[in-house]
Amino acid sequence: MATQIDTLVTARWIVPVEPENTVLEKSAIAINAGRIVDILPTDAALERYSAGETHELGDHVLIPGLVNTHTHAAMTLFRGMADDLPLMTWLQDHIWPAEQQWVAPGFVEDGTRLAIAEMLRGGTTCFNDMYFFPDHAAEVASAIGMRANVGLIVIDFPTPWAQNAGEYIHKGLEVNDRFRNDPLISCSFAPHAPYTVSDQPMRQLATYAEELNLQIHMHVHETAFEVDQAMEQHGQRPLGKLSAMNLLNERLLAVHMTQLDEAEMDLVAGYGVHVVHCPESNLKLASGFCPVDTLLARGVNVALGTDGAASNNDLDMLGEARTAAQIGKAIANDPSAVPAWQTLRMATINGAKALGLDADIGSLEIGKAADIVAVDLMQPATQPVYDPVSQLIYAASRQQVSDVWIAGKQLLRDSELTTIDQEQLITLAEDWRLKINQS
Ligand SMILES: CSC[C@H]1O[C@@H](n2cnc3c(O)ncnc32)[C@H](O)[C@@H]1O
Ligand SMILES: [Zn+2]
Repeated sequence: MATQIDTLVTARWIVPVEPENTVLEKSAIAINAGRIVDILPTDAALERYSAGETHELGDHVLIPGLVNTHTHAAMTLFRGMADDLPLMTWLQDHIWPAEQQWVAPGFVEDGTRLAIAEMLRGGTTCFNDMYFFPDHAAEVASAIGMRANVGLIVIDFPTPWAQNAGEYIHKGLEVNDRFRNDPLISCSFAPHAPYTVSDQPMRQLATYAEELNLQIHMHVHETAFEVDQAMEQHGQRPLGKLSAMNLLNERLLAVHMTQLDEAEMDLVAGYGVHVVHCPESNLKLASGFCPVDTLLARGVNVALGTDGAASNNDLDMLGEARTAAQIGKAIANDPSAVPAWQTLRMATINGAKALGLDADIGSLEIGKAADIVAVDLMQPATQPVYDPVSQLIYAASRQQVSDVWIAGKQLLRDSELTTIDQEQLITLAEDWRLKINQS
């Protein structure tokens, strides 16, 4: 007798990411109670299971949901507002003043909803966020059915979210408590950067992170200016300072990391620091180049992030992956560097590992959450298919993402969002543009 399950998804190819370098042909994923219960040839699946819903995705490839490991989701509402500037001018003269004026619960809710709509349409099923009002971002994500890790932010200056380090930390701890039992939401500490967070709160976060088993998500060595300024002010590079405060360990997600000498790469590898590579933001702000190939060769876990939509200017993880692969080769002066398979790992399982979520997400394996993305390869841009991973990384665009499931729930069905009213969302975004433009 057939076993009853919730959903069966069949496809021409499945790239489970784990085990490595595996492509399953004409196979199916059986889903029950939000989890993957089987992965097997389609013929066998149709005999063995009786599914509430069956999705036959002919010429599609199924991959694990993409993990965007560094975002500022609500900054979608600032997309295109201040382009073609270096980081510190962009932040100090444009973004921080705009945030002081506009950031509030409603702004974060609408901006995060817009970001989630964009991310889901592009195959992202989990994002690691660092922004104000993380409780509102978490609420929106949870209501939509999106998986998120929200940053419990800390920054030295007062903002609409908190006035001082004590208040940032206190409010962050409250957010962590409040979402403790939400299966889609996790939290990390998110001190903005070594140049904006003083030593005392930084040390406090290191202690709390150990106590509460939380990751620490921070911009580190984003630009040469950051490193030069730290040398001038403290006679030490930021990574040295973080090391002295015992912050270099497997809890740290160091974002950007474009300025690394040999000793620092050894340090990062030795302590198991996770590096989050944001190639498009680094390119657009001319921040520098992260030596991904060298880091990978030393065994560093390198994940991928888009950064915010005001510096990228999109939240497109397939695009980011292509850029990462291409720029990785250029920096290494080696076309075999950062190959397609490795890049897909950076966009999936490596992000999950960095967030400590790899028992649940990042690959298509029995027992893991059913966070699944279908990409339609039956398009001129991705034909013929010698290797579906090559097509995904070097040729496919996010418009080819057709279906997305998170914890077994379908959030994108045949390119339509199921839990977001897209038309209403676009009207809202335009309302924000008008308001912000008029000020
Ligand atoms: C404390 S909330 C996050 C804070 O970070 C700002 N931000 C956005 N992108 C970057 C970046 O690439 N480097 C440094 N800071 C960035 C964002 O505007 C918020 O103020
Ligand atoms: Zn950032």
